[in-house]
Amino acid sequence: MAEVLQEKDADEWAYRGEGAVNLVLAYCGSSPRFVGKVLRIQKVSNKVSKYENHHSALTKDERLLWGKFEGIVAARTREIAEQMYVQKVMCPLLGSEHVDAGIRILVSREFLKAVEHKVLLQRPAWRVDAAKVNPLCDSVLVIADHSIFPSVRGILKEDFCLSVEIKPKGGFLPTSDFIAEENAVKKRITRFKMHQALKLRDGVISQISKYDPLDLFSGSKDGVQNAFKSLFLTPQNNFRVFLNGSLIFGGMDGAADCVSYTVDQAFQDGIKRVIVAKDGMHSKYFLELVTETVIKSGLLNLLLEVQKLDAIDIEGAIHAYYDLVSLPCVICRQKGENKLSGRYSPIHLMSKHEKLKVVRDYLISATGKDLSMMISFRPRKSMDVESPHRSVLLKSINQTFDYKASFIDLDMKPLKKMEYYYELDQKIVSCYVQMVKDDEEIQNGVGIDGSLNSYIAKWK
Ligand SMILES: O=P(O)(O)O[C@@H]1[C@@H](OP(=O)(O)O)[C@H](OP(=O)(O)O)[C@H](O)[C@H](OP(=O)(O)O)[C@H]1OP(=O)(O)O
Ligand SMILES: Nc1ncnc2c1ncn2[C@@H]1O[C@H](COP(=O)(O)OP(=O)(O)OP(=O)(O)O)[C@@H](O)[C@H]1O
Ligand SMILES: [Zn+2]
Repeated sequence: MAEVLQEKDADEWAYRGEGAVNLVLAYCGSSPRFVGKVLRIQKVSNKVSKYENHHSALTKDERLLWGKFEGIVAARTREIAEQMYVQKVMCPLLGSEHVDAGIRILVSREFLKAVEHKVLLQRPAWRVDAAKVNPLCDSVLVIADHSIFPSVRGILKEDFCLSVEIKPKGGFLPTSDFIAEENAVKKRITRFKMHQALKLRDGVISQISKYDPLDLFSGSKDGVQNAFKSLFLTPQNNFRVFLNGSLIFGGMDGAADCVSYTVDQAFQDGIKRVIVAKDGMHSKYFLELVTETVIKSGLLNLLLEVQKLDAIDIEGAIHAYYDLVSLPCVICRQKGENKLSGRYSPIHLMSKHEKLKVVRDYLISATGKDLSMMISFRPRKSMDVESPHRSVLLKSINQTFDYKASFIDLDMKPLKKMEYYYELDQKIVSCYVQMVKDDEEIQNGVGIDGSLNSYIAKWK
């Protein structure tokens, strides 16, 4: 009989973090079943959104879309379908050694209420306003805590583990012929960078990120190192560092606008627990360690392949979507294109099987563009002791570290979100294009906000 977490069990779970859809709690008790694990609990929006159907079952069209993967469609609830999606779709693509699909455990309503109450004050106010624990969930996910190294002894005082969490976002420029001429800028400027302009305009962020996903995915040491330098300067929700699961760098609130950093004492103290450097240049070695490990782990190569499943861009995939859900193609209508002979006819004339593949691949890629990676390090105590973990030698200080590299947040994106993806894509590009225009006017003596101006000047 499966164990059901009860009200009293809430004491053993502590707030770790959250995103838009899930609340994550870390285990702080002593039950061997949960030591080294986190709980991922689904939230439900306080506002009703037409794109948010996380808690309803798969739609008829989604069942068609994911039908070829055993188990997803047969799942009783969307939660189980999502877990199967991680197991059957994402694991084979990203490597089962890098993914823990987790196991589901039953929870009582009282447990959910008690944990929600317990973590309320630690949650960012805007996240509390946006969503609450879904009181109707009867099960939650138990997943490996990727910010620590599991040990049968629990975490001992002398064990230190540093981990970095990176949300890389999309790491390639699209080349699709279906991208409209007026949107050609998409082929030169990453969506991440253009999206920054929209976020700045809408007040979601107050400063443009210096991070460029193309650096991180470049595969070159200089590129990757540059990416991390930029992430240190403007981490936003793309970069965090933990020591034994406690945040020591970056924003815990998951807010996009996490910018004001002087690398403080907690971070300096934290890296000194793990990196031994007589010259005191621990930050420099930490940067080297993270750079080398990211390259050595090969995680970004795997991820890039997944992201590239988006081969024809949303400007192409949206046409396949409308046919699959048996709706008139809004885009062809808006553009005055004939579905069967116009610019998008190669997509409308595809077989159903091909259209399913286009949309499925687009959504898998969307998961790949939104997931995060966690890479954890601990000093290797003795090379004689066999370790199940991979290791990295930092030559500059002659120190060896065990590391493990994992992907988190591999959620299935709802099919209905295709329409939103198209709308957001167009909004991002048109905002960016407008800002370039405004910038040109500034050059001619008509002014807009200076920070936007310098941003545009930088990326044009
Ligand atoms: O569209 P994007 O690129 O803004 O990505 C969304 C993320 O925003 P950000 O990374 O801050 O730009 C957004 O992250 P935040 O809530 O801003 O931390 C979510 O990850 C969202 O996915 P979902 O709705 O939770 O499934 C993400 O939506 P998807 O596009 O991945 O569906
Ligand atoms: N397995 C894990 N090990 C350690 N920390 C984790 C784990 N899973 C999640 N976290 C922490 O909890 C935070 C929120 O988790 P997650 O990204 O899964 O939430 P989400 O709501 O699905 O996010 P999003 O807004 O991107 O959809 C992460 O940013 C990370 O710091
Ligand atoms: Zn069309």
